[in-house]
Amino acid sequence: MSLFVINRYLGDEVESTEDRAKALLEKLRQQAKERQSQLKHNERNVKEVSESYVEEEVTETIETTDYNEGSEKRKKSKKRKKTLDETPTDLESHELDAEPEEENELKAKKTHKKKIKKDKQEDESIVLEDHDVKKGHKKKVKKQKTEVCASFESTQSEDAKADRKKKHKKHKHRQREENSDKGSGDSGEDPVEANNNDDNSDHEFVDSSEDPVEAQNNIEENSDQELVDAGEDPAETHTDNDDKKEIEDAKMEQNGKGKKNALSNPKSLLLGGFEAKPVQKVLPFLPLWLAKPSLVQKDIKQNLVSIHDVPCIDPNIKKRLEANNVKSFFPVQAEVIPAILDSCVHGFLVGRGGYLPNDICVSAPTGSGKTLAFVLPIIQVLMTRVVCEVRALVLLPTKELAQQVCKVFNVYADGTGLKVCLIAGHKPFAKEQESLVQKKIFGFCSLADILVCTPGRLVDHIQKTEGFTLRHLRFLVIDEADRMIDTMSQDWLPQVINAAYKPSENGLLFDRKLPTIRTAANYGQLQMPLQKLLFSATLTHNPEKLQKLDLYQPRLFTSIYKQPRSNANDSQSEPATSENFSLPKGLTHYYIPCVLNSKPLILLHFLLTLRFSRVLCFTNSRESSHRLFLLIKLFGGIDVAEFSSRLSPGERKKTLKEFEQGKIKL
Ligand SMILES: Nc1ncnc2c1ncn2[C@@H]1O[C@H](COP(=O)(O)OP(=O)(O)OP(=O)(O)O)[C@@H](O)[C@H]1O
Repeated sequence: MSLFVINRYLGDEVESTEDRAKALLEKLRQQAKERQSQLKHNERNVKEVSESYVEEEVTETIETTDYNEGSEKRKKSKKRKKTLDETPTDLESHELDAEPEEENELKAKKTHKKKIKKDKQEDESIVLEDHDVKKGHKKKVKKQKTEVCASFESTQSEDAKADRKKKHKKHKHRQREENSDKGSGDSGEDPVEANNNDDNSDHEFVDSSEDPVEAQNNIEENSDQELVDAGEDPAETHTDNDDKKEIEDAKMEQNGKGKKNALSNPKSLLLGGFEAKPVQKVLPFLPLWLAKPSLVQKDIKQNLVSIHDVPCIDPNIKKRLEANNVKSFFPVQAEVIPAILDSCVHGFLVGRGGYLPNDICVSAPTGSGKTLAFVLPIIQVLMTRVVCEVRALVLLPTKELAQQVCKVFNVYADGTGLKVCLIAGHKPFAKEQESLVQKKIFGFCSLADILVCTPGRLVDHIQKTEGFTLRHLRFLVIDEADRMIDTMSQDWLPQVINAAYKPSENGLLFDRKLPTIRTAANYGQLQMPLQKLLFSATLTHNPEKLQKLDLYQPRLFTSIYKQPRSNANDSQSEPATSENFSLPKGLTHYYIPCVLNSKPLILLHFLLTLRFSRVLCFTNSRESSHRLFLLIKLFGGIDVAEFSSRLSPGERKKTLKEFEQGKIKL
């Protein structure tokens, strides 16, 4: 059955192809016919042009017949003359016959004489006319011969020009007919004048040039221009356009000369002629707090400050520091910890002297000890609190960083009674809710003093966790601030700020209001301030980005600045450090430019030859990290593990542990 269907189908297909072939053949035949007819048409045109010679001869014969007609006229006039000569004899005989009517006869004689005079004048004019007509015709014949010669040459080269010649001929014929009409004197004009008109028409045609060949060229040019306008001959448009350009250039030159003349002429006023002035370079303008920061020493090892030398550190904190083998502060810690504590002199409920504390920004390289710089003052300030409320919120971009910071908080909060809570999606949402708030008879109470979280998870809790509040928030820490600013499009900051300044349902006395301009009216209203603390390895100096953070009178601590070069040796010792970035001491930076394809091989080469014990290799995406992991695992012969969001939190934890233990080298 299926075979039958296929056969039928094939048969139809064959028929259809035959039909198509026939149709194609017919088409081709039609096209060939059309081409033949076109060729015939062209040949006819050529014939017509060649026949034009014959036509010219015919016109000449016609013109000679005209001349013959003129001679006939002359004969007629002669006859008339003869009759006139004969008439006086008749009159004389009439006088003899009728003498009494003498007066009437005299009048008749006079009128006859007048008629004779008129006829004579007419005869003379006819003779002159014949002479002029002869001259005019000779000129015409000459012109036509030259024109036709030119047209014949051009028709051999181009068919398009033949059409133009046709038009030209028609025009000529029309003129000739008009002239012949005029020459015949049907309109009753003076024949001499008519002849003059004929000459004028020739002049018009020749366009005031005496040479008829030139006139022909002029006509051709004009007709070419018409064709160009109609878009018939694109090849010729090019030359015409070039001519136009030349004309325009010439005009421009003329205008330029005109302008120069105008400028040279002190009397002439040139409007809009402004003198070119050098544009002043616009220098970037930074706000004062960015332009003049508090400088922090870069060198960690040489600028250590003993923990006992830093004022206002709580003895309990010092003990904990010593217990963790920290005997001195790094430069950043020595500068920033006192600054944060200073803003909390009167406790965390009110700012110093009732004023709002400055927000603090810290820009120091990786490993400079930034974490302790905010952990220690926060714990010291909050350790005296009575009621457990969320008073410190630390935001980090990733779960791992949040876990790391939470770990440090737990170390130094131990024994103070402060509760530290991690909200980073490491636990199910419900479990996180349980660790945040507890429902009691009088309402919800907080289970955390310090919250370490990622922004996404925090926003979820602000929106969904009942009883979770940030109304008592005193410190908002934004670690890895640069990366956090990049995630500002998620609008986590406005949600945190709204939650912090949300009025209580009971209308409490200590409800906070967003900071505004200080006035006498609002001066007395004491309220707990919300202080922002920003930490970053490379804090942006882009005011537009920093504007998003809505900082209040910020203070910047930075170890990233341009050091004055005392001598040539100093300049040689730190060539790799750029003006915007600084590396911590002991860290060496290598830069290897290479082809993209050879990157994994070069990495493997360094791993094998330099024999590093533990290596962290960062890639720009989880896909490329997976690719690199597979490549090194297969060909490298190194203990390697993948660490990215492709893996579950449990797997990642296990990998980190193995890395710490030295089981994984890369
Ligand atoms: N005063 C100190 N004395 C000894 N070790 C310290 C001191 N402060 C910090 N450290 C140790 O230095 C290491 C780096 O510190 P930390 O993680 O705070 O640096 P960081 O500037 O926060 O780095 P990153 O920018 O990567 O977060 C940590 O292992 C920390 O325990």
